[in-house]
Amino acid sequence: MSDTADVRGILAQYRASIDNIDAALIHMLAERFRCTQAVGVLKAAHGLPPADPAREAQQIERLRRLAQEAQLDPDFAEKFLNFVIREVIRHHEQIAAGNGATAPGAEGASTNG
Ligand SMILES: O=C(O)C(=O)C[C@]1(C(=O)O)C=C[C@@H](O)C=C1
Repeated sequence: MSDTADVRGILAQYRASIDNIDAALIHMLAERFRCTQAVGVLKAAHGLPPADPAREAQQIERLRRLAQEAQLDPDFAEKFLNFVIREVIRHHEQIAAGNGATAPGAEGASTNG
């Protein structure tokens, strides 16, 4: 087999793993947003604020530590968590305003937490 064919085979194997990991990430994010959807409904029903900065500070500290242990850039981990949480808070605000999706997928192409 030529060098080029070897390289293409190795690349295809890596890409198969990348595709599996990306699929797992999507499924995990979907489960997370399903859970935060319920949290948003609970918070709105009891007049709790959408954001909880103290909780976020704990999550960031924990995820930065986990990232370090896993040899992942802690700044990236923090940015990623903040990105997800900002979206969750946006959904919480929509729920509190009475415009929240009540069923997974009810927001169409958007996430549903
Ligand atoms: O734990 C909560 O209170 C949530 O609403 C969930 C969550 C999160 O996505 O992890 C989102 C918003 C809060 O500011 C903190 C955490």
